[in-house]
Amino acid sequence: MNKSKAMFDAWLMQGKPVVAVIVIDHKDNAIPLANALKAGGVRMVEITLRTPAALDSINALADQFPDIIVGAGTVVTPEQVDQVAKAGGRFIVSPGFSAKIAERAEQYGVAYLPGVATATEIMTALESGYEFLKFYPAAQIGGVNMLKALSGPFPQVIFCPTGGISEQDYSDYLDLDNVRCIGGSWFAANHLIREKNWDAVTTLAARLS
Ligand SMILES: O=C(O)C(=O)C[C@H](O)[C@H](O)COP(=O)(O)O
Repeated sequence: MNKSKAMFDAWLMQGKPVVAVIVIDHKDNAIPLANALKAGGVRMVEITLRTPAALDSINALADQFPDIIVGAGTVVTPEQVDQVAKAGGRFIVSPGFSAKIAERAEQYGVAYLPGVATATEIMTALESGYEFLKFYPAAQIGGVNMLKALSGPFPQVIFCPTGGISEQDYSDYLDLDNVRCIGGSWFAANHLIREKNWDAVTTLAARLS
């Protein structure tokens, strides 16, 4: 068993059971965004490596927000783990599971949240010692009913469902015994960041239970 689950557990105890999934176009938006999320009680921020501004944004938050836990999403190669660790990211999230990424993350002491969508993928992640898993893309692969079904054969697995979750249904996920947190983008949507609508980010984040 690796330390990732314990690390995420400790971080999630510091704030709401949510991970803000961010697509950021300009690093200058990282600081006001983090302030807005913090004001709304969100502490875990996953900046997806989908834009060139992602690594600089991770670096800025790691430097200036000791009480924000910043990590990277969309990590699909071990080389990206090197970049994230160098930028000061404390966790990485993948859409799927990769033993090579897991190994690299363990070398750096960076927590890893791998994605799974099927029973076989869950078994592969378990074989590498990962019991806290991203359930992705949650809405599209069966949502709450699928998570209930998976609790039978995998009682030890705890999930962070992500993908297609909204303000209307996030609490249905959080009500499940095998869900620790949810990942979502609606409260820090790319258009809100582009419009610099920080008040909206704080208002939407503050509404999360
Ligand atoms: O590419 C990755 O590794 C990701 O992190 C994917 C994100 O988790 C989802 O794109 C978030 O989905 P929405 O909440 O529907 O916006």
